[in-house]
Amino acid sequence: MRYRQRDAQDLEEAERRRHLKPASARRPERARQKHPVELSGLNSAQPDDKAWTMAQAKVAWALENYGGFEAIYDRVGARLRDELLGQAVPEFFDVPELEKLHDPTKVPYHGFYFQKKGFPFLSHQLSDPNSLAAIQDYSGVIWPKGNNFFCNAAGKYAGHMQELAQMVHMMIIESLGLKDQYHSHIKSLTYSMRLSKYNDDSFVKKFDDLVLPSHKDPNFISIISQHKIKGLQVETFDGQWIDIAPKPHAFVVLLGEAFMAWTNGRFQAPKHHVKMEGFEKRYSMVYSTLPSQKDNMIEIPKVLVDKEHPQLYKPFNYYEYLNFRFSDEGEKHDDTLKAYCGVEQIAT
Ligand SMILES: O=C(O)CCC(=O)C(=O)O
Ligand SMILES: [Fe+2]
Repeated sequence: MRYRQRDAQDLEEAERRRHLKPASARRPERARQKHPVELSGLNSAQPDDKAWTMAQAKVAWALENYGGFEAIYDRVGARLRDELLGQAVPEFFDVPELEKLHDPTKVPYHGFYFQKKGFPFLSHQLSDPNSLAAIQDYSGVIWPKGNNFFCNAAGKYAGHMQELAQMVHMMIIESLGLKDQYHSHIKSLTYSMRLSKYNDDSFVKKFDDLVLPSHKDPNFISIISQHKIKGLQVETFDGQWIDIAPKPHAFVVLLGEAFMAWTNGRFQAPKHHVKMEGFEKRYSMVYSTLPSQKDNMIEIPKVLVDKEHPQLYKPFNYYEYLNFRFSDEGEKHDDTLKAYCGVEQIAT
């Protein structure tokens, strides 16, 4: 990720304001870099070797400083990406019946599809993408005769994304010294995959080229796969918008509000948006980790709250938060999570 280096003073001030220890200062020098992090050969079942330790330090450093990073992960090869984002997803959005589907789900952002009024953005959500039966059910709604090509590509991709996502969760949890909580944490997760399309012939673009407005993702993490056409921009914590160009083996990992709350603000969710100069269609894929319906409460582990790190968020139900987050009231706030469950800090 071509992030601009923040200057040291800014960083210290931001850390001070957030009542945090400058944890990044403790990371080895080699871990402090903005290049993509190589995660291809790693395995969360063997998190003790040297390569893991180094990658873990880089991931933690990038998340502390930018709330995200680019991961190189070659288990998803160019062929699978092409099958999915170059063929299966465009074919999916070309199905005429798609327009007629109504959204049976009440939870915002979790419906069958998701739109942003006034923007040429349409996103379809595949819940539980790591179950082949769920993918087949879903594709059966779109293609009544089924679509093996779509199901196979989506299923394979979701399998690799789950491995990658669990590695990132493990690295985050390890970096907080909470390794013993990893298994219960992983058990509390569920997953989703959103297929998104930008631009259509009828849309009159706004002057500022925004095709998806600035936002933070509400989930634990998002793993974004762009396909050939650029557009994603991420805001650094000092307010610079930077381009994240698509790369053949790179995935953009962004931290969401659920992790920001769970880590008591030690990691922050970055704002991001999509801007496009041209009118060509752009397809992307976002694989997300989020609390399951059963384990829907986000509560900061007790050890992450102390005198130096006062509690920043009250425990909250993730799905109730989504209702607020996507309501007219919720959309008014710049920091919606803080408005919803932030604990007022009393100046001392
Ligand atoms: O399409 C992209 O590159 C990013 C999409 C995104 O941020 C989202 O859907 O939440
Ligand atoms: Fe997003």
